[in-house]
Amino acid sequence: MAAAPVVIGVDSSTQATKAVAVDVETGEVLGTGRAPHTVSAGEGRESDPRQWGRAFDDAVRATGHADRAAAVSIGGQQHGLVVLDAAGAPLRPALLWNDVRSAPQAEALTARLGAHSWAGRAGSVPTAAFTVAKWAWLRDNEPHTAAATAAVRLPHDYLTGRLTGAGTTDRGDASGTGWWTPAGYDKDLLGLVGLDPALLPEVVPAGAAAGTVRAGAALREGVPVAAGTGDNMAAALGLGLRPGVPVLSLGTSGTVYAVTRGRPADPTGTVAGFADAGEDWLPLACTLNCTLAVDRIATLLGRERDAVEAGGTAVVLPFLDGERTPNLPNASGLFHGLRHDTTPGQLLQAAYDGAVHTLLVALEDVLRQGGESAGAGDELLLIGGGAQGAAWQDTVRRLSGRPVRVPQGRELVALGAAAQAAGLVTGESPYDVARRWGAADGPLLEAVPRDTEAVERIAGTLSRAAELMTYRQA
Ligand SMILES: Nc1ncnc2c1ncn2[C@@H]1O[C@H](COP(=O)(O)OP(=O)(O)O)[C@@H](O)[C@H]1O
Ligand SMILES: O=C(CO)[C@@H](O)[C@H](O)COP(=O)(O)O
Repeated sequence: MAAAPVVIGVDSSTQATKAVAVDVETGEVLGTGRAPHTVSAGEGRESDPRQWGRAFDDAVRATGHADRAAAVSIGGQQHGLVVLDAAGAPLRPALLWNDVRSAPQAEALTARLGAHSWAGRAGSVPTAAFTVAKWAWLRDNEPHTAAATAAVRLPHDYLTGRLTGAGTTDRGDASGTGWWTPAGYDKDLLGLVGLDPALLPEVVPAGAAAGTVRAGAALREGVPVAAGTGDNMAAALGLGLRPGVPVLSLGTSGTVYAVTRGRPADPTGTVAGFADAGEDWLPLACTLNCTLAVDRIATLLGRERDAVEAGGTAVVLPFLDGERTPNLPNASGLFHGLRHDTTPGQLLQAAYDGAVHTLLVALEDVLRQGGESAGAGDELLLIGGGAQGAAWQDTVRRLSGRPVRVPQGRELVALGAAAQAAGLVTGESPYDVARRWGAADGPLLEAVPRDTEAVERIAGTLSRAAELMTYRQA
């Protein structure tokens, strides 16, 4: 009997590349691979796309199935600006989604067109994360590099192009640029930042192939390459997410989102109106400070990450990298409400609370934006590396008051990409493939009463700290 086809899905995220080799029939993960990335520290956040390429090759080979994969697809961290020369080589390191140096450009762009116009046209009001603000930053700060740019790509576009030799993207990741609309690239928005549309990749329709693997890659020549997408869109796909079901993802970024049939357009800028990797939408709110920030505070306190203690009056706003939700790019971390009897474990718990609180507040807006209704008691899917941590799980339950399901599927971004690849092999829709694989199934943690006292304490500190949170400490 012939062996079932195997596909490879890849997650090129901020900290690492993760690859999975998956049995197309059963969804069983047959092999995994991982290779780290380097992210610059200091004022900006940059990574070398060539390192992503090497990490891709290493992670894919480490699955042990590179030589028999029937198709491949790549999900990648959203928004990052990759600029290439005419030969396809990066002109400089990529400016990443969490690089807040582009905050003044985002502010100026918003002021020029107005938040309502941005939300109506691009689906989102640009923050520092959006590619449009990064391109504007590059033009302002490195005009020679901007002038020498022959192609503008997102991280997953760059890696897909490295495999196929073609310039392609998909609607999901393109919707995080700030210059994409359902009708195509918006020439007026591109005009605002002086970007020639000829430098942009072709948007491959959902379910279609971006091309085939060319000679010399880590996979066999001629293997079909799916469109790929942004990492959040890929995770939604990996879950086979149904409209209106809320997801909270705890990784380098914290995100909350839902698939919706209606197109979101939030003029407050809290919710980004992304497209999903199918034909629907993915309203999403994203924080810059999630697992890395809380792990850092645990280290500062000299505690294991799960060594939390309940009680006390402390509030921690863990905005170590500035913050995006709420939009406070100049913010820094804040400890408030300490007393003589405050313990290190309570401070660590307060850091978890601070990170989760902003995501849960934004969740209400996410659901409202897409016109879907999930009742306050409806379950929340908890994913990302942090979802495996007891302290994260307990915090989300206590501050949301919702039942929380922890899907059994690991590496859901890579799995979603694998579902796209499998769709090319079987002809199914990638969402149908993922539902068949059942990655969203998993234990349901019952609801506990919502800790409204903690919620009010954090909200009170956040609103009263407004001045400190807009002040940039040198
Ligand atoms: N068992 C665990 N408990 C708590 N946190 C965890 C655990 N395992 C991983 N993490 C956290 O998950 C993060 C990585 O999550 P992941 O979703 O893989 O990141 P990314 O967003 O970069 O893809 C790490 O920063 C780490 O803090
Ligand atoms: O900017 C966003 C979403 O808008 C982030 O979610 C990035 O897509 C990075 O993701 P991770 O590295 O945390 O997976």
